[in-house]
Amino acid sequence: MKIAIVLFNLGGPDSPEAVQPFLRNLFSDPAIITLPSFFRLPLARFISSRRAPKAQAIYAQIGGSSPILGQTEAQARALEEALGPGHEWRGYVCMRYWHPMTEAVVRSVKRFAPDRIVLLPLYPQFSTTTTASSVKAWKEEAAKAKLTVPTQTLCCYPDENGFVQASADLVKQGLADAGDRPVRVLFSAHGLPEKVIKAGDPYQSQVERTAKAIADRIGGLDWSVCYQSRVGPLKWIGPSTDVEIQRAGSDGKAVVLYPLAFVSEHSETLVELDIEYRHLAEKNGVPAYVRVPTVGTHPAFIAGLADRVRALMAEPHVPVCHGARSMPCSGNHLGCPLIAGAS
Ligand SMILES: C=CC1=C(C)c2cc3[nH]c(cc4nc(cc5[nH]c(cc1n2)c(C)c5CCC(=O)O)C(CCC(=O)O)=C4C)c(C)c3C=C
Ligand SMILES: [Fe+2]
Ligand SMILES: [Fe+2]
Repeated sequence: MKIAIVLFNLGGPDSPEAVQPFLRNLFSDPAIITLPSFFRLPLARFISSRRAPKAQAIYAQIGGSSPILGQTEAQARALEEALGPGHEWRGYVCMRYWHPMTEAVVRSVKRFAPDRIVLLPLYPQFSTTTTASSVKAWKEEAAKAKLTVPTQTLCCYPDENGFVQASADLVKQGLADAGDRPVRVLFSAHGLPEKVIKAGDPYQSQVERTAKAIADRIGGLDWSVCYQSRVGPLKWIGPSTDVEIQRAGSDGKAVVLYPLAFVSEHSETLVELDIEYRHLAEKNGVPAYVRVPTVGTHPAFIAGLADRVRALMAEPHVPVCHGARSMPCSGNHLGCPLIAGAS
């Protein structure tokens, strides 16, 4: 069988000139700004032009562009390799706000003429702002292009064994790098406006599940969960990563920080965590600050994704929920209420 695996991620600008249109695409998404298009689209134009200089300065610190596409391509190739013989697997990277974007990827997948399609979010924890937004865009473009191939979707995998193992390996290396001193592990996730969680988004509870699974796998840790990357005037979920770094400083603890909701490197790891928060840690007397890398193509992570893809292919009609415990899931991810909520 020919099987297309579509790997969803957010995308990032590939040049300084791309920053503003990338931001405009992001703020035009009704999953990000929940207003009717009459208000949302002019607002997106306004916010993106106001934020562009600040965002360009962020990207300038990593050479003017985001490395997220190259990293996601490497994950697609590693996954094809891990899936091995038996079927003709082909991985397609599909970004939400910068190229390659949904319409073009739907066309490429159609040319491949697969027998089945698997939609695979590179977001371990489900959110309406990320996974559901990508799935909705896919369904719309696939319908327009009359791509009617049977399609299955993985909603989420917050405590998938390979993901947890890869994360635990990397955090253990971080602990070794911090040396022989009292340490607190900060599990830092991208934040969300509080109102998104209040509306039923399971992201925060899934982030907490990931953190607990990693902490349990390692054992004996002093750890806490915190949230980074806040933008805009709304109240976001907390505690914020900067406050937790300052608290570690006043407790005399070294910090080992693991970004548990990102699976690749980009501006929010390479600039926010590696430059801005390292500086904050130094200023607040944190004895050592170690930023743990994201899972990337760690073999255990890729093997875990391959297991999930194979499970979907082998048991297409058997209910298997891949993680949505805070919202009941029918398990057949075509009928998963988390995904259904996206259409
Ligand atoms: C778990 C992952 C992510 C969630 C949840 C998320 C929600 C979310 N993001 C914004 C605003 C911005 N995000 C930006 C970049 C960005 N965000 C994620 C991941 C999640 N976002 C990634 C992987 C990236 C890509 C970074 C890169 O490639 O460099 C940006 C642009 C950067 C900047 O200007 O700071 C914005 C803006 C909101 C508003 C939101 C939920 C409502
Ligand atoms: Fe974001
Ligand atoms: Fe599900």
